[in-house]
Amino acid sequence: MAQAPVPPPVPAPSRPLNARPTSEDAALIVRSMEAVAPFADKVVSYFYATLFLHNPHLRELFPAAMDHQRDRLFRALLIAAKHVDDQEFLTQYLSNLGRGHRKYGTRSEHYPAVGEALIAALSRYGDGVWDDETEAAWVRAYTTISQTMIDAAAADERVAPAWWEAEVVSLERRTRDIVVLTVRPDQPYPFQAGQYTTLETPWWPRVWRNYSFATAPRPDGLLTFHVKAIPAGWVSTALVHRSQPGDVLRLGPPAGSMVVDHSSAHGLLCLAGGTGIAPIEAIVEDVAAYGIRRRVEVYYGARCREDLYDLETMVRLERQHPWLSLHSVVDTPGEGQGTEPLTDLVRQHGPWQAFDAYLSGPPGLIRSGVDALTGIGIPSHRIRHDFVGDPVEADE
Ligand SMILES: NC(=O)C1=CN([C@@H]2O[C@H](COP(=O)(O)OP(=O)(O)OC[C@H]3O[C@@H](n4cnc5c(N)ncnc54)[C@H](O)[C@@H]3O)[C@@H](O)[C@H]2O)C=CC1
Repeated sequence: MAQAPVPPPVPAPSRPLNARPTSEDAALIVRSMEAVAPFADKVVSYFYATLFLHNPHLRELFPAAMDHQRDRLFRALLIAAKHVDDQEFLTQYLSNLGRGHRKYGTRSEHYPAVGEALIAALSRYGDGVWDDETEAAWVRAYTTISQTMIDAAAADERVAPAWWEAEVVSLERRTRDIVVLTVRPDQPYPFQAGQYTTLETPWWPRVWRNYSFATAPRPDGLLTFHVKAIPAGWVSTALVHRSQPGDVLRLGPPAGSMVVDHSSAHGLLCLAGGTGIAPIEAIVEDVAAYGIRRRVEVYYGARCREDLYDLETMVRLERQHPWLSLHSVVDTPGEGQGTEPLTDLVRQHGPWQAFDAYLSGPPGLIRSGVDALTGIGIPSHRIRHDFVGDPVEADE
């Protein structure tokens, strides 16, 4: 008599899919991300194609033209997944992301569809490394990611609107391409000096861009931004060349961690490139309002004299406050690539070991600034900046 076939061994129960991700999960996630990295464009296309094919109603949450925007959500998810065993980073990053997604009309029931499309795209291109354990690691990671975002959005809903409407009250043209824009929000807008918001114009629905508050919170509740029109920058070009007093913009919630650490007794070393001077001015006002006289050294760089468009404000602040020193520098003509006049100047001065650093400007300046400052003895936990590597709301 033929023997009954032996059933295959039952696999050891893997950890539940809704368990907290572990560092083994993080390792599997990083390995699969490395495997799909060479096909990044295809993975992103497949992700959105799958998402919209199965959930056409979600298309309207995204801008009409996806070219500029398309990999932001996807890359944000990858950043979160990569840090899935770093609870502190994850909670801060995802809470911010969850709150920020309220203005897009994102609801908790949208999250599973995004997770399915993400895993479909990764498994499609993760040939060779994708297996059941990897998939389980991604499911655990995405469950944590989405729940953190949903919880943050729900908590925020109890205390703040999804967005604020804000009427343009003045536009001051500083150069052909730079305006200082002041708006009046329709209800109180709480924020801290050094933070930024996201801003949507009536001309480009669902396209949001970051702008820092250029002053500390004011008694009149008005908010001021510095905007530079850049080629192919839809929002910035519309604000600089089209907007007028009376236009109504939308603002997302405040975000960003470049706020003054008032518990520190160190001086403040501030590096600002171009319109990156905006949050540094807010920080100077904040230090002045706080009342404790700490040294503040501001290094303000731009491509040319004209681009130091807010030098007068900074000079006025320097005259008012004996604890503030301003150093301005412009790029040397003909020495574009590879020169770092601002960071070079900072290196020549100092010593800086007794300073906390605040950096604001183009990503290249922040990267070279962080390198220079850690190189001259400021520990990285005392260096604050935003924007670099934030794919969801990155500036134009
Ligand atoms: N508008 C706002 O509220 C804020 C804007 N930003 C960012 O600041 C930037 C401002 O753009 P622009 O005014 O066009 O600045 P920009 O591109 O003209 O650069 C300003 C200066 O930064 C320095 N710099 C630039 N790249 C550098 C590098 N790789 N290494 C060392 N130094 C470098 C140079 O001194 C340069 O002159 C944008 O990237 C914007 O996203 C940052 C914070 C707030």
